Amino acid sequence: MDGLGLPYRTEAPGVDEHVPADLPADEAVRMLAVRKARAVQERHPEAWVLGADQLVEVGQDVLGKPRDRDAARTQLQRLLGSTHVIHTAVCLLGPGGHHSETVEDTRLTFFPVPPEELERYLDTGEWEGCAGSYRVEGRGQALLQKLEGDRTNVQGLPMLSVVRLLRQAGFDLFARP
Ligand SMILES: Nc1nc2c(ncn2[C@H]2C[C@H](O)[C@@H](COP(=O)(O)OP(=O)(O)OP(=O)(O)O)O2)c(=O)[nH]1
Repeated sequence: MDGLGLPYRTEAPGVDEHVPADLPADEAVRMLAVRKARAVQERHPEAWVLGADQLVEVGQDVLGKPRDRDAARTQLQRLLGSTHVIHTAVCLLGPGGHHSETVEDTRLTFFPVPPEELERYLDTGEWEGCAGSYRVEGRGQALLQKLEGDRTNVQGLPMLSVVRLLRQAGFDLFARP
């Protein structure tokens, strides 16, 4: 968002993030992005509000943020040597009832690496706060064999989708300051 040059503030939505356990990952992130955006919009009805949520899907498993190093190890053992999808939903709410939303999917394939290398990656601490326990812009890129889709999506906010929603809502992204 800094790169876009748009003035913005961040605000924790403070919502309950529980969703039905059997909800597919792409529907879960969509539901949470809308729930977050609506919670902030209630406090700032005249503002434009962008809500987002992200989950990792690998096979039948849906991964959120690991609670500790052991959970991060389990997540990475599931991801290494296979292909997974990062789903990020964004929801843009604005005055006059504007509501647009989308889900961006990025497919990533990781190299299979030996347990010792996995432990060294865990030592970096990049697993903290990230669904899937890796940061593709950091040392995690050494695990990455292939990426299909929007790379910014992997870093939490899919900028191709964000720019499209903002333009569709009529934002002038090169407005004179
Ligand atoms: N690779 C990478 N991922 C990031 C970065 N910042 C955030 N993410 C990822 C981590 C999470 O999977 C997702 C959401 O990040 P945050 O926890 O900052 O957002 P939010 O407060 O919406 O999370 P919440 O749903 O409330 O737990 O984006 C970053 O700098 N690098």
